[in-house]
Amino acid sequence: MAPTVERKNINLAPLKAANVPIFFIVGGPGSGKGTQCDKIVAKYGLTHLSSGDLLRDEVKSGSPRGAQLTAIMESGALVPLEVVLDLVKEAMLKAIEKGSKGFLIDGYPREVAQGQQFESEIQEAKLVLFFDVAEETLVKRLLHRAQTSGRADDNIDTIKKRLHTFVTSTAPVVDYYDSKGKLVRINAEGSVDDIFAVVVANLDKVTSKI
Ligand SMILES: Nc1nc2c(ncn2[C@@H]2O[C@H](COP(=O)(O)OP(=O)(O)OP(=O)(O)O)[C@@H](O)[C@H]2O)c(=O)[nH]1
Ligand SMILES: O=c1ccn([C@@H]2O[C@H](COP(=O)(O)OP(=O)(O)O)[C@@H](O)[C@H]2O)c(=O)[nH]1
Ligand SMILES: [Mg+2]
Repeated sequence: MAPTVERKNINLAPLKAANVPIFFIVGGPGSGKGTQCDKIVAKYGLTHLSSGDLLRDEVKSGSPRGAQLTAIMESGALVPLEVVLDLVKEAMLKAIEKGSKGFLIDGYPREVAQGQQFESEIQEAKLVLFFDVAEETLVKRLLHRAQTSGRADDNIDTIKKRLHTFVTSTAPVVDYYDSKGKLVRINAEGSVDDIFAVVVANLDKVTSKI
């Protein structure tokens, strides 16, 4: 049975009142989400929140919850969605206090229920950018990244499990937002700059203000 998750009581009023645009960034492990988000931040000044980074920060903090998270992340499975949602909410509130103009939520949602819960508790996403990359390319990129990343999950066994989780849990997210007319599917096999040009063309279409 799944462990009971203690929810935090978080006051979302300032976040809802700000009503800034929110973009979800999805794609397989190593699809270049983090790389493209850095470029989007440089051009548009949005706040970049990587759900994986928030979880890794929680692990580093040495909290008891962090220890449980390590085990899940090293197995390539998904952390209970409420845990991630609370971490994302807290990070969003902090950024709003500092005057954030909008958010890139990277590596999120990982499962359809996670997206639905985010949108019902916080706000709807404006668009979902999906970086589409073949599995073979993902494995190559991650093994290359493993040489320098220091990430405990950048090893071939965990990479295979992360890919499996992506296909079974996250691929339905892509279909879900496609059916809502919010999905932007981007072939992300090319060069970083070519992919960014497609990202910019799509972001410019939805917002002239950011
Ligand atoms: N050839 C090529 N490599 C890329 C591209 N984008 C990212 N990479 C490389 O692929 C690896 C993974 O990129 P990340 O940006 O960390 O990917 P991610 O989607 O954030 O991965 P996770 O954090 O595992 O979800 C890195 O070593 C990047 O340098 C690209 O467009 N082309
Ligand atoms: O919303 C999320 C985001 C991440 N993770 C966990 O954190 C790990 C690393 O996530 P990240 O986005 O950094 O990397 P990816 O899996 O895309 O390579 C995943 O394998 C999951 O175990 C999760 O459970 N829920
Ligand atoms: Mg990343």
